[in-house]
Amino acid sequence: MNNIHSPSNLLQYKRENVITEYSGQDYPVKVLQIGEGNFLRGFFDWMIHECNKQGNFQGSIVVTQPRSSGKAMIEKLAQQDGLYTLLIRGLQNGEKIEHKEIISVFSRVLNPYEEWQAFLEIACSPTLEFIVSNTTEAGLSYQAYTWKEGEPIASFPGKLTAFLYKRYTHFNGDQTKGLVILPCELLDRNGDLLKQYVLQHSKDWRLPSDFMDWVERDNLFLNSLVDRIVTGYPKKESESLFVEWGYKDLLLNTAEPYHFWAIEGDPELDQKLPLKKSGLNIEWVQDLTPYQVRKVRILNGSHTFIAPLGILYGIDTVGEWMCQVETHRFLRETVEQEIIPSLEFDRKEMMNYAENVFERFMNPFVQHRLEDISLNSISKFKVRLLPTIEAFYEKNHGLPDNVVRAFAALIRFYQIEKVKQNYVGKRFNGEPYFVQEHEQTLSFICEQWSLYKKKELSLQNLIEQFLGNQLFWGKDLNQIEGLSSSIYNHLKEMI
Ligand SMILES: NC(=O)c1ccc[n+]([C@@H]2O[C@H](COP(=O)([O-])OP(=O)(O)OC[C@H]3O[C@@H](n4cnc5c(N)ncnc54)[C@H](O)[C@@H]3O)[C@@H](O)[C@H]2O)c1
Ligand SMILES: O=P(O)(O)OC[C@@H](O)[C@@H](O)[C@H](O)[C@H](O)CO
Repeated sequence: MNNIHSPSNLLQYKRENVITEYSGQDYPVKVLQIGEGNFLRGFFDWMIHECNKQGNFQGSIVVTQPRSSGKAMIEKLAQQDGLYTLLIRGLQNGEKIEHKEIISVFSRVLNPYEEWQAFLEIACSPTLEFIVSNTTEAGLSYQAYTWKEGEPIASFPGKLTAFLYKRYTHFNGDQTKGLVILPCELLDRNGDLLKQYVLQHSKDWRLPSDFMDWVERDNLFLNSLVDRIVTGYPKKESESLFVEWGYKDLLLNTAEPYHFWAIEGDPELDQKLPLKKSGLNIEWVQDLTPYQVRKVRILNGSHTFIAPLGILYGIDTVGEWMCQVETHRFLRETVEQEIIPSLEFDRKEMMNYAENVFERFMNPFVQHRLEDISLNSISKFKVRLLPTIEAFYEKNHGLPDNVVRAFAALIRFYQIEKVKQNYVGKRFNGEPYFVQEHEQTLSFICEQWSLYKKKELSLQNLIEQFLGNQLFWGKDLNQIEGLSSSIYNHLKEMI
């Protein structure tokens, strides 16, 4: 090891320890990765590294960034020769796990905005089999665009269309040269969505109908659901970790031990992408829906349940919420008595899943900030918690009181004022917090609260306005019997 007081860089470290550290960077390119962010590096790339180590995949990855502003990260990766450290820490079955590994799967790091032709040339590689992406929900979207030959395309689906067209023309429409495409964005039926956007661009650009047939027939766009909490660079501890390890890594990434990937596809695909064979927690499934519903309603639903409430009560992270007896109990009660009973799945299975989620939330190494989770809370409430209210009502002709309390907290959370360019709310102790949402949503809510302050709107009317906003909910929630009055009772207490 190097002098403990002056850690060297990762490359130097790697050269000096070449015998002990495994490398999969020399394998032929099998994957194009669109997205250089924390999540893919803590999830997919780690999985491929595992598969390679076991001799099951024998492929490397070309990684590219999906937007021009992502350049800094890709440059850092290039400086480190595509290497980075992943630190996996947390609890698994009650036991503490801490494992560090240098991930070596990238054979090439490419900026498509500066090396557009080189990016397209990757499409001509005969060994290429997969495309994987994570560009956030914002990146997996359709933006009409006039494609000019030779110029890089900004959007992810646009880029992918150009890439596939290059492959199609290079191999003269060879039916065996289609690719398996695995978008990891957390959107319902992400594969179907991406295919739809690629076909839309193909139509816009008047690409040959034979190409569109090739896209549909010979390429597989798989729907999938990813699950792992990846928390990125640990700013507070990085320096002490570097001293301990004897090297610095600008791309150090952290993740929990838990990982799960449900992919809607033929289990035979595991021959090509041997994730399950390599012992990873993967399911090739016929129907993704139950996995999606379970995760969104229990895991993400719990996050959305505790975010506004926690922030209002002065709690900053998921871990802090879980450490306090009362808040912990309140979440458990909600999941066990309100969320799970509103699902049409086996209760025992759901309870096991929830137990596992609680253990993940209690991971002492993960600092998951409630303010980060609270981003776009209204659209998240609609998908993650409103279905619990509706299903619970259907079954019991009553309302799930804790989730209704969280709904009241959501309205209180949006009791905000515009200060310069920011929307600011106040916790119960008077401390400020920032709210991030679509501008249109924020200005509507701000206006309602300002009318209330001027006594031009009663609290009951404010709630009715909130529940009746079609843009938020796609329907009028005042129709749910008793909802507005139950929210009123909770909200009255909170303001
Ligand atoms: N971090 C996690 O624990 C976790 C777990 C599961 C799913 N996710 C999903 O991953 C996403 C966040 O990814 P991350 O944690 O790697 O964050 P990150 O900031 O490290 O990476 C985000 C990636 O998305 C790209 N991107 C951002 N906005 C874009 C846009 N408008 N168009 C194209 N590309 C864009 C960035 O360039 C980068 O490659 C979220 O959407 C989240 O739902 C994250
Ligand atoms: O990423 P978001 O903001 O959509 O949601 C916040 C968390 O609920 C989410 O990141 C989970 O931690 C993740 O989905 C776990 O797989």
